[in-house]
Amino acid sequence: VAMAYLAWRLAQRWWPSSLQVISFPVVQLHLNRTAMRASQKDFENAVNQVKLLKKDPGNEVKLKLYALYKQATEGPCNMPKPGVFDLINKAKWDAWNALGSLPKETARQNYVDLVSSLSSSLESSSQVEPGTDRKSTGYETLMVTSEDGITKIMLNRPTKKNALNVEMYHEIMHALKAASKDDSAITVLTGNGDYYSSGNDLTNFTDIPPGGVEEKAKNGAILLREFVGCFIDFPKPLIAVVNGPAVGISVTLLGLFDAVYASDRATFHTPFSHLGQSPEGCSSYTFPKIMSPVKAIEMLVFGKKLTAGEACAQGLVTEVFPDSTFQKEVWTRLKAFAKLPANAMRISKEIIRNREKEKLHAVNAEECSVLQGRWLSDECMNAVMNFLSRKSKL
Ligand SMILES: CCCC/C=C/CC(=O)SCCNC(=O)CCNC(=O)[C@H](O)C(C)(C)COP(=O)(O)OP(=O)(O)OC[C@H]1O[C@@H](n2cnc3c(N)ncnc32)[C@H](O)[C@@H]1OP(=O)(O)O
Repeated sequence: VAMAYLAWRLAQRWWPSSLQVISFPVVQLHLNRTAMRASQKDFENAVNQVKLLKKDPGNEVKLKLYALYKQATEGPCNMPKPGVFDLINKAKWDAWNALGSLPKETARQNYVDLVSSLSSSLESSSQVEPGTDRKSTGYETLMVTSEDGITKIMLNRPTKKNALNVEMYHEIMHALKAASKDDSAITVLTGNGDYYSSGNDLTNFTDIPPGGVEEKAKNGAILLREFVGCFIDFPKPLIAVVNGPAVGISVTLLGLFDAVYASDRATFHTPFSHLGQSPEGCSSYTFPKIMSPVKAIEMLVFGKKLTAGEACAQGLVTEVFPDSTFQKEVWTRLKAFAKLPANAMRISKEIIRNREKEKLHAVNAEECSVLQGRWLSDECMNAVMNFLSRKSKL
């Protein structure tokens, strides 16, 4: 009974705002529409359009989209049926399987129709948000702007406290690679809303692939290694503007930044033991070096949450500002930095950081391998279940 309850709660968390979207208009599927045939191009446009939807269309519609997409691209469902407790994949499988032998072309047309009705009934985010420039388009989870010699990468899931979902990991890597090549002098990472970031999105654990939890853990470790590697290799000055509380991986990565400016509202929390997990982001190496082994253990093993002042005293934060003047003071300073000769800054960073790079990559690989094992542990699974079933928070 307990397992079924947890699985049910897990399912409730799938596309977590499900409970808020029940009142969305029910979208009509024109399954028999034959008058117009959607081209492959129309279909691709519709797939892109879905990514631009600003509001969550609800689980029912997302299941239909999923099923039609699979039918249109792969044909009838011939995957093995997921296990009874794998509710998320089972719901997806059921939706796809229900389409039976619907021809690919009809599925494609129905997908295009569905997206078109969604786009008119739900607000689309294709409009650029005020205060962002052209370069911010194309990201779902970030706002990326580039002006005054500064590329700003803003984590943009404020209603989820900027938790890093899989898409955000990929988008940050993409944004960092683009920033390393653009003509900006420095790059800044910050958060939208009251949090800098609440760390790894714990719902990442719920989408189990056909290969099961082992495959999930393996994929997670590969993603994490590549993600952290982008920070190790980033060639320009990389600055964190920590606008509010930071948790988990958003804290550990700070050891790889070149400057960390924090609001006095920010806190720094790495509750890995509470979550049955272990340190990542090279923090098992950088934190003891930055703050001494015993202070690092307080944070990384015992989960001590530091205030911004304490993090500054430990050397993790460069400087703390009152929240009321934080943005103004920090951005004035960053604009001045960005006027310094860009090549000189890059070369100086290189000479300071390069001799550590090989070591950092080795540490990263080891941390990911250890974490892969941790994700399969009962300790970790129970902690994630407890959060997802709303039994616990940090
Ligand atoms: C593949 C690479 C893996 C790398 C591994 C990294 C390890 C880590 O990063 S460990 C850290 C993981 N993070 C957490 O454990 C934080 C969990 N969140 C919380 O404890 C609380 O949400 C909070 C203390 C951060 C904030 O509490 P508050 O009461 O202010 O707000 P909430 O109502 O809880 O949050 C609003 C909304 O956001 C969702 N949310 C927040 N953080 C996460 C998260 N990390 N993962 C998933 N969802 C998160 C929260 O559930 C709420 O959603 P709903 O409005 O839909 O209920």
